[in-house]
Amino acid sequence: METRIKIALTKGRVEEQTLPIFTQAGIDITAVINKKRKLIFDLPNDPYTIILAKGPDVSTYLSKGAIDIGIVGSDILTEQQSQEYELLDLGIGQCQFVLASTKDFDPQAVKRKVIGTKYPNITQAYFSKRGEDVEVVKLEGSVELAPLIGMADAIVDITETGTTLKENHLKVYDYLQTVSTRVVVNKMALKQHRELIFDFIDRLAAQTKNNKGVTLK
Ligand SMILES: Nc1ncnc2c1ncn2[C@@H]1O[C@H](COP(=O)(O)OP(=O)(O)OP(=O)(O)O)[C@@H](O)[C@H]1O
Ligand SMILES: O=P(O)(O)OC[C@H]1O[C@H](OP(=O)(O)OP(=O)(O)O)[C@H](O)[C@@H]1O
Repeated sequence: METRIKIALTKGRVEEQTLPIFTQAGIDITAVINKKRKLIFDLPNDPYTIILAKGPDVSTYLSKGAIDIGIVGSDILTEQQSQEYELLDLGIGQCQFVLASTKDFDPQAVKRKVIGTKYPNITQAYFSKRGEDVEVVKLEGSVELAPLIGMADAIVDITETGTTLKENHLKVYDYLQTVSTRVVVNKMALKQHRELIFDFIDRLAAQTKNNKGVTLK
């Protein structure tokens, strides 16, 4: 039976920006582009199976060894404290983590701040580093609502163009870290399918701006 590597691709923004890179790399992903509700695709001309999943699940599948390669944002890898090998930064899905709130927010005035976020671990780590004890409230989306409806003093979220913050009259109070899309490999899979995996990484790396993969020791 033909050996295939299982590549989980994060649905949504990451998928939209990654598929053109696949095409440029000569990988036929017509079936993925024309998908309806299908989630798994055995590509016709390459030994790759593409699996479409939500970002946090891509990271979970990777850590459980259910897939060989994950294409996922560094926001999720950091949040989930992923231990897998990051082989390539695709240079897409670029955004930044910020601390934001309403314009009248005074960081010194609130004793124990309530912070709304989709990223509780990153938020806790940020405030711990500053020696500040905060209450972190986990939200699932539209995080910008939290300070507007009086549910949180501030938020930790990602921003790209700044449009969402601006349209909701929120201001950036600090920059935490930058985010981009990474290609991550399960350690066991790398032992089993080293050649196939490095060939795949090289094909993508040749199309990315910085044009280099990460060399393993
Ligand atoms: N505004 C943004 N600009 C650039 N990249 C972003 C932005 N928001 C998220 N990302 C990156 O894209 C990944 C997936 O984001 P996307 O918005 O497609 O999914 P999501 O946040 O889970 O939304 P949904 O729940 O609507 O699917 C994030 O993990 C992050 O790495
Ligand atoms: O700076 P901008 O370009 O406006 O992008 C920032 C927005 O994008 C993300 O939300 P997303 O669209 O993923 O929706 P969500 O709120 O449901 O997570 C993020 O959480 C911000 O809300």
